Amino acid sequence: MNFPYLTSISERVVAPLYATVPATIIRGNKAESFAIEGRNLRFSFTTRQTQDVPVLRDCSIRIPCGQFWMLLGPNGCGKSTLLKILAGLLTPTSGTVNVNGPKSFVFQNPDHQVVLPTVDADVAFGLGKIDLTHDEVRSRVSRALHAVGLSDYMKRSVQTLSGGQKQRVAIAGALAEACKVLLLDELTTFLDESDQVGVIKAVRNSVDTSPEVTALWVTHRLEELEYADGAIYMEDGKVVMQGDAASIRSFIEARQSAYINQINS
Ligand SMILES: Nc1ncnc2c1ncn2[C@@H]1O[C@H](COP(=O)(O)OP(=O)(O)OP(=O)(O)O)[C@@H](O)[C@H]1O
Repeated sequence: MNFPYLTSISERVVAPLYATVPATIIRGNKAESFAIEGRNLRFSFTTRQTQDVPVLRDCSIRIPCGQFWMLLGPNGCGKSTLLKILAGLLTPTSGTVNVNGPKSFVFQNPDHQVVLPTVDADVAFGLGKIDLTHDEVRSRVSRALHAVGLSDYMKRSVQTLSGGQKQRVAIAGALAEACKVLLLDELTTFLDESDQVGVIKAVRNSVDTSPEVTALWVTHRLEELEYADGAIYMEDGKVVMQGDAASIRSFIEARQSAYINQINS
């Protein structure tokens, strides 16, 4: 494996974002750790007429370490804004964010994720800024590609990959850099069904095989909840419910049927 780009490029699109504040809650005798905590988050966009348009209205969320959670809600309810605040890409108007460990934000468009010509070079890209031996780089790349099910693609040209495979390469890049928190913004939007399943299984496997990795996945697709440990449902800039994935799914389905009944009556 050659990594000619390791020393020549210092930034990648999928950059790890560092902010480490441990969050531990004691419940009875058991300590429960949260990888992601947002408390009383508010956020407004300012229009050209300098009017504040509220997007998040007092959102609080907690995601336990080592789990795969999803964030759902109608278009425009504020899911991506909340994710970007957790990533540190936007600053909340008020409220606090604690993310326990290095984090990485993966964007929706697969073509914005990969920057180098081959899969192994791309996954190794972010490691250029860390002082690692060639063997350590090779080992990290190999483990990360294994976690996302792309071990056989190491030498492939990224141009020959499907959208979902590119997303998986981006996730492998984050894992290779030892990111502990993956923030994933509607990755399956542009993908066909089999590619969607490939990406979601890659995230599930990354969490299952690395207990210290936590993932938060924004989606519109209720069927994806079957892969999640827990979920958060938002409406109109507020968290309406958070809990186990099956309960959230039932809650959203009930809400959708009530809405359909209402417009049919
Ligand atoms: N740069 C911006 N300037 C002004 N308003 C914005 C900006 N970005 C987002 N918004 C508005 O903020 C609200 C929330 O947007 P956001 O993208 O967070 O919602 P979302 O739930 O992720 O939506 P979707 O599911 O459609 O992607 C929307 O009303 C959107 O129009």
